[in-house]
Amino acid sequence: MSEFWTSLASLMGVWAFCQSLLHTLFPRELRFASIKILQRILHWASSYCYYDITEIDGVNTNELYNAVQLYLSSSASITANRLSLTRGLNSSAISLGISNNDRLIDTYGGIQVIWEHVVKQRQPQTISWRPLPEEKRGFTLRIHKKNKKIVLDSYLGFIMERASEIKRLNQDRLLYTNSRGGPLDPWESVPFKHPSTFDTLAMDPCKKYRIMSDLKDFADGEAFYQRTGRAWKRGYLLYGPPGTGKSSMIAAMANYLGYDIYDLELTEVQTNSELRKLLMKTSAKSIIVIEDIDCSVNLTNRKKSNGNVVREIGLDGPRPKKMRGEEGANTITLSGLLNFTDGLWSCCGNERIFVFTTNYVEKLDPALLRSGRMDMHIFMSYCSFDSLKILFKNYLEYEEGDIDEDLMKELREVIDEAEMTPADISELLIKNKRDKKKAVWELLEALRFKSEKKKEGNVIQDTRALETSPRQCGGGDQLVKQCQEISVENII
Ligand SMILES: Nc1ncnc2c1ncn2[C@@H]1O[C@H](COP(=O)(O)OP(=O)(O)OP(=O)(O)O)[C@@H](O)[C@H]1O
Ligand SMILES: [Mg+2]
Repeated sequence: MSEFWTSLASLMGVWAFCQSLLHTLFPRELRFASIKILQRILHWASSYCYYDITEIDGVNTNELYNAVQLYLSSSASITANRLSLTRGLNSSAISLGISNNDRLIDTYGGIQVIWEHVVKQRQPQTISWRPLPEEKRGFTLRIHKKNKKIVLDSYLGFIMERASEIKRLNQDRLLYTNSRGGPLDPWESVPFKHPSTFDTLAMDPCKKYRIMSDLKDFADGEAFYQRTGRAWKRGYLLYGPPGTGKSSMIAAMANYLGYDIYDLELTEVQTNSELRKLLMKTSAKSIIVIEDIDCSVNLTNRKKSNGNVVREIGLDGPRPKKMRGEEGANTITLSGLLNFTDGLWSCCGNERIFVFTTNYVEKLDPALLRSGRMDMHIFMSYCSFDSLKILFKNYLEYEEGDIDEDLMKELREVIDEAEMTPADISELLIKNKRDKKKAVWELLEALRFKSEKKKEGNVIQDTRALETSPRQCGGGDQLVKQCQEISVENII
């Protein structure tokens, strides 16, 4: 044992001697220089190259650093064991990130890259006009030299795109209105927190499926719109009696796509140019809504003059007629509205959806409804049996099979004839939500009563309801198949 200690002591002595010799022969500067040269030789010989993305680029914040951080937050959740959690300003979502001096492997187009989050203590500052954070943060990207081109050409661009998408999705949705905005900023916004989703929306499952796939195709359709030379926008007309879920559908669309909503109050707009300015101030990935379009503007005042159709939209009764395309003071014309949805200005921003709602579709000018302006006409009908099942699930937490079969049969028999809106049925179910059985029985009574009244002719027929018989669909894959088989038409 003593031999061991003796040899260890002599080894340490040799080490101390070598160190002092090194210090005497190579001064500090020379040592650093030789380490650097050694590093360069190693880098040159290595098959990898490294990119440093520092948080602060000179005096400015490096946007790429923030983008990488956001981008990695989406893949970090799957691969890393240790994560840092943050919650951004104006966001209710918690995002994940790689911890300090940790590594993460990412794959892009079949190539593997390694990200390292490098955090060092910053040297104490002497005098600086801008205080810098105490820590010096940055990402180091390690890639194979042969993949340099693909990384520089597309990977970094892909990261920037994904990061802005994540940022948008993490932020709360906004609901804009023009009724309170000033001349400088015509839109005023509030956070949009409507809970309506396609799951809670009571409507024919086939219709719902078709609308959802149409929206998805639209949102993923950048290449298609580019290839076909069409402006990246889509129009939906929602029509049907009050309380059938038109506004709820708009909220569900916004929640589904993660878009902001611009609720355009047409009665607040004085001229076509004001309308155009409002359009220019809307952002991409948004839904521009004009609710009750038949009430906001009067589209019925038309007359033929010298063979030209003269259309005029008055806000408070008939105004002097103007030729189509002509613009007058304090009035919006139909052509102004058409230009808004379909003209050159309509494509001043990308990925926008126009939604018009009305209770009286027959009052609208055909020019407003033609394809290309309103690509899809969606009839929001009275509550059907399929819709009722969704309402039972929403309000009573009843699944299929929870209700007695005979009772369901009776409900199915009366529901179409009773013509009750989902809004009316929801109210009835909410009223009795503590006593679920009572809720169903009371609903059946109400439906029977309404259908009897209708048979007796005591209820005035609602001429607005352009009813299509509710389609009975199955669920899951069967539903998808059935819906795909329905011929493609734009009126559903
Ligand atoms: N299809 C539906 N699915 C689920 N809930 C609905 C549906 N239709 C109506 N409701 C309920 O009724 C309420 C009113 O519905 P909503 O405002 O969407 O109707 P609307 O068609 O826009 O009516 P209006 O024509 O009067 O504007 C909603 O808050 C919602 O709770
Ligand atoms: Mg509404």
